[in-house]
Amino acid sequence: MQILNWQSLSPQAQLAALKRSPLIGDNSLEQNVARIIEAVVANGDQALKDFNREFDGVNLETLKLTTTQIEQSCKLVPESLKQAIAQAKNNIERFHQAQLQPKVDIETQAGIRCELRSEPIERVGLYIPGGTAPLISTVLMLALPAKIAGCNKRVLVSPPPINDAIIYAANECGIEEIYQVGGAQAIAALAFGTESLPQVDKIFGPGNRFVTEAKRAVSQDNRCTVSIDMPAGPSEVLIIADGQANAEFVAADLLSQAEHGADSQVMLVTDSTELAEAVNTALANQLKQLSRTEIATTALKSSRTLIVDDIQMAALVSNQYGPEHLIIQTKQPRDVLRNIRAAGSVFLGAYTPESVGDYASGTNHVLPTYGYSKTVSSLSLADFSRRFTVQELNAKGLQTIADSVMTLAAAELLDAHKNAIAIRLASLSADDDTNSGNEEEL
Ligand SMILES: NC(=O)c1ccc[n+]([C@@H]2O[C@H](COP(=O)([O-])OP(=O)(O)OC[C@H]3O[C@@H](n4cnc5c(N)ncnc54)[C@H](O)[C@@H]3O)[C@@H](O)[C@H]2O)c1
Ligand SMILES: N[C@H](CO)Cc1c[nH]c[nH+]1
Ligand SMILES: [Zn+2]
Repeated sequence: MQILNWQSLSPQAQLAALKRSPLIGDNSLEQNVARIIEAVVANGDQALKDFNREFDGVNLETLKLTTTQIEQSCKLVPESLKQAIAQAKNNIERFHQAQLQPKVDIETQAGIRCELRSEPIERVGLYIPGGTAPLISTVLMLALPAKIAGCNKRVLVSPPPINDAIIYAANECGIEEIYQVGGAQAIAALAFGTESLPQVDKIFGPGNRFVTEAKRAVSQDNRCTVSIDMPAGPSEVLIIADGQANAEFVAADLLSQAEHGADSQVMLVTDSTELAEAVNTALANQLKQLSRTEIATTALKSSRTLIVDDIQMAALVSNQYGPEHLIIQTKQPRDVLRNIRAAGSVFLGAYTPESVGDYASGTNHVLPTYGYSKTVSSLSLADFSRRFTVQELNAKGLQTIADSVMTLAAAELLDAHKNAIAIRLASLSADDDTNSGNEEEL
């Protein structure tokens, strides 16, 4: 990886050093994806079948998997993989169950009751990447919280042919509707519906740059009202490491994300030039042993090592970058954590490789990329429901805040707002003798 001395760079060069892969900023991406979306809107299932052939080389008559197909796939999954899925499922379930929030129901003042309630999103679409690697673990990351949250209709899509273990994991998580379609076309189908794919209310899941751009585009298309979880694009990792870090561990973690895609990016920020050089040597050795050498090599070309004066400076650089994953391999990682302001998921210490969060520790691996970790949260149970408020006042409660509301309404020059209070005050004072309902329990 290219080694740059952070402090010696001009402010513009520092910005350039933190830029994502040039593949992501490719001008033709938006147009290509728009073309795919329009084809799906115009031609429905036929367009999906055509794109399956064009992008995935698969000819399918039917997009939805039948119960028999699901049963057959489940039988083909080896026992050892079933057991690994079971352990990961258990941890992910536990971590997401623990996120269930108690209801908020309080009196802000006597006679004024305010509630915060939560309802599951009715129809959710779950995108499971499968272009270059079958992301079995993503099924658990999406389908488990969707089930725990209580989403009624849970539709899964993935590029064809869908890997048996993806189908098994989906079945284990209670998914009944599985469609063999991926890429931007799958996102368009979930947003607009086709003859065989149902329209959904919210689309979840990570994907390559085509998938991520399609999610952005449909969420801003006023022909439909679909929401999305977040921009969860090509994987990224930034590692903060000091001189005592194990260069082999650091290199292995960098490669674990570089192997995701040519458009992935990995960054090392360190105060040790010796470590930076040792990591480059380890990268070269480990790279040769990988099956996805070509993908990882391309990703490494737009990846960088930044040398900083000290580790606290490394935290500032990381905050500016806003990584999807942040690994801290320093002597006292929690001291560094205190200064972290932006990261999708953080991995502390030498024995917490990012792979554990990808698969089985329990945290969710669907995370914001492109620097959005500065403002967007990692996927959690709350994303699968919508929150809304309820309020109820008795007469006494209304009388207590009437003056403030009328004063504010007058200041905003909104007479009708003020009148909605005044008209009730007048009715209450007419009733005053009987004082009916004034102290009614809420
Ligand atoms: N941020 C996260 O939370 C997160 C989590 C897991 C995975 N990921 C990322 O998901 C991605 C998975 O990528 P993938 O490619 O393996 O699978 P994918 O399922 O995201 O994409 C495959 C699909 O892309 C489409 N496609 C491929 N080339 C195309 C082209 N030239 N034009 C139009 N469409 C094209 C095809 O339809 C294909 O089916 C990786 O980038 C990985 O890093 C991110
Ligand atoms: N690292 C990915 C998130 O960026 C998640 C993943 C799934 N499988 C392997 N890795
Ligand atoms: Zn990964």
